[in-house]
Amino acid sequence: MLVVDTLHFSIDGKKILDGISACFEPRKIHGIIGPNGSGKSTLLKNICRLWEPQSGAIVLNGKNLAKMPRKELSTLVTLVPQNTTIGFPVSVFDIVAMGRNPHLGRFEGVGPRDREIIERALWQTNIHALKDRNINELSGGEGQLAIIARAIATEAPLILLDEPTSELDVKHTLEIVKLLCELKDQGKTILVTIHDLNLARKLCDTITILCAGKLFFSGAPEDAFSEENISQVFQVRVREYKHDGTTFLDFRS
Ligand SMILES: Nc1ncnc2c1ncn2[C@@H]1O[C@H](COP(=O)(O)OP(=O)(O)OP(=O)(O)O)[C@@H](O)[C@H]1O
Repeated sequence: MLVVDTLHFSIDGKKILDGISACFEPRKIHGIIGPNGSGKSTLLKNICRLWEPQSGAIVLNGKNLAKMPRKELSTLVTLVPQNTTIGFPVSVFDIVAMGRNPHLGRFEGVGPRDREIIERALWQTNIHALKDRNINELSGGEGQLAIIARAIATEAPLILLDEPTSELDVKHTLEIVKLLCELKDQGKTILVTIHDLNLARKLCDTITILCAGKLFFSGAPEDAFSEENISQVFQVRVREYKHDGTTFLDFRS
């Protein structure tokens, strides 16, 4: 269980997260939604301690993450950032291999077990054929899969993804949706920020809505996308309709 308890985070005195509290059950896909600038990425960066909160606690399975050595933390939580750019030429294999760093000693290289895990992550993300290619020469979708493979290679039980499908075509989006469902079935807990509300409605087991740095809603997708919630948070109207057993959201201004 991941518990976020009264989290406050500011940058240069500007409040970005204002007393966020929420619980995220294990082995589920938790969607984080909200308007631009509402604090979704900041929440993920606080959970993996890329940024340190000013107050509040983040507790994973009873352990306060703030008190944990960084190396241990990296074996438990991994972030797939938004639009990763790698500023130097490096192969896809070596990028995925970086996922093993938290498990290695100071000057230790990857061993046979690490290689096995890296290979498995490459197969699972369907990019094994690209393993010797330069990461900077891949398409956006392929590159995103490589960064997800790196996250898988950490073997962390908690995976945070910041808008993993925002720049992807429909085929790559579906590939990532399938992958996230597979990871959940393998026991991972997933927190994912998503702008596509139809995708969030379909994919996620729970929805957390942020609005201007505050928690607006956290609960079941069936309750999250009510007319009242959506009009208050996004200032648009929404209508839910069902087709072939799937619920769709139709937005109007
Ligand atoms: N490095 C930074 N320095 C100063 N302010 C920042 C920084 N990063 C984010 N912010 C501010 O924090 C607020 C929340 O940003 P955040 O990126 O968390 O929002 P978001 O909900 O993920 O937005 P989006 O949907 O547009 O990605 C915004 O007002 C943003 O301008």
